[in-house]
Amino acid sequence: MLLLISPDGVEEALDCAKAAEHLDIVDVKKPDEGSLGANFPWVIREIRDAVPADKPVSATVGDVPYKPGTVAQAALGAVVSGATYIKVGLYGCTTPDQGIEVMRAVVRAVKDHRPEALVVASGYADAHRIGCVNPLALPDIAARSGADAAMLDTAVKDGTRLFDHVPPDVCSEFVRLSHASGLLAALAGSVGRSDLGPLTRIGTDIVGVRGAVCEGGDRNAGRIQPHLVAAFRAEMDHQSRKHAAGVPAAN
Ligand SMILES: O=C[C@H](O)COP(=O)(O)O
Repeated sequence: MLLLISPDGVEEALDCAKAAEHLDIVDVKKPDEGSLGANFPWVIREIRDAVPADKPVSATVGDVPYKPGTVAQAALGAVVSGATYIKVGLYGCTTPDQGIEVMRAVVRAVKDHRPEALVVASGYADAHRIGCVNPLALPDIAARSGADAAMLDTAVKDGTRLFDHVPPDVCSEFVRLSHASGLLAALAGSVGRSDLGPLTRIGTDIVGVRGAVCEGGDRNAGRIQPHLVAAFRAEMDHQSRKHAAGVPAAN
């Protein structure tokens, strides 16, 4: 399982760089503009320059409206600025067809510029609170639009977690559907260390985290702490060893 960490700007990205050996992807976002809030192109560029070259940089394009042209242009901005994972939060899409239309436009814009970039179609575990597409529709939206990964995050950051809205057995189905379509499955949403056992067992490819590696567990007021990134990775490694050894869930 890969660890994706979301700093809110260049200073925090430098803290991520200090913990670079413990993480896999640096994800540029602007949390004060939403769960998948988009940051400025120059911030993506500065962060790309600040983190080790072997660490891919991801960028969120926003909690986007159902406006394929607008979103495609924003996605191109992210890839031109140096991101190689492009994450789109389908906040304003109320049907799978709308999600596919937006994602097809994004995939074309991104891959015309950089064919090897990975496009991530993200939905929300708490979709019922905002009226967007159902979490289990994401793998099909991603597959039918030519994206590379399906993701879930939480839209409302009020302390509720991924598993509060989409329990582990449904997340497992999300992963199964993603893999059946040849996609990576990414999961996030106030994920804590105690969630890593189930996330490992269901075969999650990427876990996205912010709050759990911020001071005081506070994704807004706290700042990313390199020692918390290291501790989070240590628990991931522990869970992965347990899983490989076939240790039952309760131990
Ligand atoms: O993509 C990952 C998100 O930034 C997760 O943030 P969170 O762990 O604070 O919910």
